[in-house]
Amino acid sequence: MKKILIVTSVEKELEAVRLGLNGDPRFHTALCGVGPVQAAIRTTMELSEESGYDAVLNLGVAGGIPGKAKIGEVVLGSASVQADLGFEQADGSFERIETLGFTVSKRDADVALFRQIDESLSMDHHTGIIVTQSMVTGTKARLDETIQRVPDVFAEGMEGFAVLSAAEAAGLPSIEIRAISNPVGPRKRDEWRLDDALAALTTVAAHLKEMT
Ligand SMILES: O=C(O)c1cccc(C(=O)CC[C@H]2O[C@@H](n3cnc4c(=O)[nH]cnc43)[C@H](O)[C@@H]2O)c1
Repeated sequence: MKKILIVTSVEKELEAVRLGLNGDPRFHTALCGVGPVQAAIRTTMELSEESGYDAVLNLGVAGGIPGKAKIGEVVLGSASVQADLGFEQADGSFERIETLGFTVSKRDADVALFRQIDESLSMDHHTGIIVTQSMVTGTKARLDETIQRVPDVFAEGMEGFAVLSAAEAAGLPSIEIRAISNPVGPRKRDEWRLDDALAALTTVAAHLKEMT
């Protein structure tokens, strides 16, 4: 791969990634903003303004599902799922958007890209589903809802599905990689460990340089 776009939601994530990449010219970095709408628009704009990309990566910090991914750990996304894209039935149950046939709420990571990065990441990491939500989970009830909707979920972010959708529209392989900054569940802002997650992101980026 000669030209890879890495997008992150905020500046501090971008700085952490750039530190690890150490100027490797194959990687181009850009901000996509916070939340799925910003991320879809800004990734699409980047891909239309600059040509020649071979792949798109969404890197960032994320909430870890308790018992699956702890603070400072890394999750390589096998798929990114917009967990709140669907409709609620009168009995309170949730149906994914696919039921109506309008669109999809799950994007699988590109198989070849997943394999290549999985091999390059010579550090402990999880592989599994990362959900995208428009709202950071703040209650145990919402965490339980997410696990019920997506039983194999490992982490929660706010941009992955949008970035993978923009890449799909451009015909490019893509994947999401997240470092855990906080547990998903009852909101306790003082339990967020952004520095641990940002350090893990730097390590991830350093390993990405081993991609061929
Ligand atoms: O304030 C700081 O120093 C700082 C440094 C790095 C990142 C941030 C963010 O606020 C990142 C926002 C970004 O994080 C993702 N995220 C993190 N935890 C969760 C979560 O539990 N549920 C959903 N998203 C989460 C998300 O992708 C945001 O875009 C601040």
